[in-house]
Amino acid sequence: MSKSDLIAYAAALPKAELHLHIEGSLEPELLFKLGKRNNIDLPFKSVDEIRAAYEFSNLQDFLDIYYQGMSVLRTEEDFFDLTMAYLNRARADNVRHAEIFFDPQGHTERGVPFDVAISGISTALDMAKVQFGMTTKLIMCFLRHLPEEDAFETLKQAENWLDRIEAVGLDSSEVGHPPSKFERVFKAARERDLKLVAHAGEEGPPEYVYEALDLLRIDRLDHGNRSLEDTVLVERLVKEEMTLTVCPLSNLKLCVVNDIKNHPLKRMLELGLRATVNSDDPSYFGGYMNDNFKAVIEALDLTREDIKTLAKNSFAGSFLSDGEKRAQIAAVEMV
Ligand SMILES: Nc1ncnc2[nH]cnc12
Ligand SMILES: [Zn+2]
Repeated sequence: MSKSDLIAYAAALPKAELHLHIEGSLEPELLFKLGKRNNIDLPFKSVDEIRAAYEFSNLQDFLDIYYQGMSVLRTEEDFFDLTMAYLNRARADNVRHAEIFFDPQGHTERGVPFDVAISGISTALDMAKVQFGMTTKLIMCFLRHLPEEDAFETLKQAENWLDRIEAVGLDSSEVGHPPSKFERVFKAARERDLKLVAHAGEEGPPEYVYEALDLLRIDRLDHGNRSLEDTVLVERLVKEEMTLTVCPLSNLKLCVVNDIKNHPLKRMLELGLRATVNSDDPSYFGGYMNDNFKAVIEALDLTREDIKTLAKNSFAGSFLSDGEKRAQIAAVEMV
């Protein structure tokens, strides 16, 4: 099969997206529109100027701009518009199921109530189910650069919304903020029957992945790239069938890899890891789901079987029920 046939095959497959920050899907055009609607002064004069600022040499460079960008999100309608725009875009890439992160502390810190953010997002998720049959789950992330007490406060604010929240996650600046800092709040989330995920091994060392497994007791690992530095850890992740939500274009933009040709995705599959492909913050990193597949197909020696495995892994690693997983995986096999 030629590369272009493989790209078309990947595009046509039903897929799940398991690593997507809704605030990272804020396109410059919508950012401007919401800035105007809310009378917020922006340091950028044009969409081109914003896009030109999207050059990062590490995670923190990106996070500084990401938190600045989300300042235009103020009302329930803003969160609804943001979420609806992502869901429509994902649908065009044959994403049939999405498990979406949001960063409530990025909003409550600015005086936007928790309920405003989650109401707007939830209404859009409900509408996508009714309008085009897309299933979704919501994952509430704690910002790891903030103290654990703030995460506890966020969990408290979420109390009335627990039927809408599938899991808690851990994101933001990784190095210097190990998973162990959040052991107690993850335990509290587990006691509320929430699933658990965490970013680990994006910039942080393999020790952070061990902490996420042993102390946070995660159900799924976000990124996990640096696990490959430790063969014992890799063996464990394979044995435990841990899903890794890998984000190729994000890894390139944030210099986790120096060239997409050196991306470890193929190696992860060869090692037997349950890797998946995801877009992370598509507006900032240059692409949605199918752009990520295209980038790795062009750069790596992925076979048709590899691509099928990635799509099946995305459903197997999701928080759908066993029956829903089986149905989606059967749909992958039929393409
Ligand atoms: N890739 C990423 N890593 C850590 N925190 C994030 N927040 C949004 N995107 C992130
Ligand atoms: Zn992420």
